Amino acid sequence: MTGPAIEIDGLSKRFGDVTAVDSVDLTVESGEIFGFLGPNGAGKSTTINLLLDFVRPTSGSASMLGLDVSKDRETLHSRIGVVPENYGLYDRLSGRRHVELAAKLKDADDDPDELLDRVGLSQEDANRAAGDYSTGMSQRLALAMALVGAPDLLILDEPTSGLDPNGARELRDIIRAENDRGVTVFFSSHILEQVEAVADRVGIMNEGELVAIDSIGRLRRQLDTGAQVILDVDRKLERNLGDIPNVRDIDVDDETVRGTCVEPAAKLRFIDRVRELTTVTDVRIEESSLEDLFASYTGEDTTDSQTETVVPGGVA
Ligand SMILES: Nc1ncnc2c1ncn2[C@@H]1O[C@H](COP(=O)(O)OP(=O)(O)OP(=O)(O)O)[C@@H](O)[C@H]1O
Repeated sequence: MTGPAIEIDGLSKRFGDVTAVDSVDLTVESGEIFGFLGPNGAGKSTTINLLLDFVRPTSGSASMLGLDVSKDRETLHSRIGVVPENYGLYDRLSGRRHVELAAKLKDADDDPDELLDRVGLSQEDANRAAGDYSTGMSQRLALAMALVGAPDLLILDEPTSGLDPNGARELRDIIRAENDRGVTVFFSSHILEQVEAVADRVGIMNEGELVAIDSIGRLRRQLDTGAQVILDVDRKLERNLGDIPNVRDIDVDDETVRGTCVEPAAKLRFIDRVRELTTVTDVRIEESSLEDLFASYTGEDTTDSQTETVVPGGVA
């Protein structure tokens, strides 16, 4: 497929006084894995509901696979796969029966067992009632149902919510494998690591507005957050390092020297300067994480969800 998979043009949706989506313009190219990020209430689900024509826009328009989301709804829905935020499963029906029903609805002739296998559900799982499934198994089943009819585009609303890190990683691997088969993937999340690990590009929503859109690498560079370089040293520096171009927030203690380097060459200058004054025994470089980026765009404090990331200085 060529041409954009999703094109959103000046899309807005107001619910009474609340502007859930505010003049959003966005293009997702075919073949991309696009991460749609934002804190709770940012407008992600409303945007997805507009794309699926579940709600009508106050203004603006959107198309997917070259088809208008409202005018060509039926055709479009037969060519896309969707895992909505609150998908419902039938407790008493087996996994296989779910996929069979999805195939019937889409008039597709997929082999349910092949799809279940692709999402990592065994024959045994397929025979069990969905009411006995764990969250991870339910998410996989919902994805298998979305894969019915070999969609060109997958739209996933919070596909990893409720999963433990292992489950989320496995689901990401499945998403990546489907993308390798040529499927464009658009998925929303407020779990930043999920997106960072798999997305080619991200869009960040905040209070209805799309406040950033780019690759994670470029967003980092735009924000000028830099990388923290941590040098283990065998003795404390006796002299001041002085000014090093594009290195800031230098911090020296008995065992380490740290500095935030805002461009690649600054890392080498920093290391060279320290080596003139002492012996460097180890070097670690910590890039700013998507958490930092997210915080700077949404004004959110993400420290609770941070695990091992060092926040470089200068991030708002
Ligand atoms: N049907 C509705 N009626 C009134 N307000 C709504 C409706 N749907 C969404 N909103 C409001 O629109 C805003 C955006 O909500 P939305 O669900 O799109 O955000 P979200 O980014 O998907 O959040 P979450 O991650 O919590 O699902 C919120 O303020 C929400 O309360």
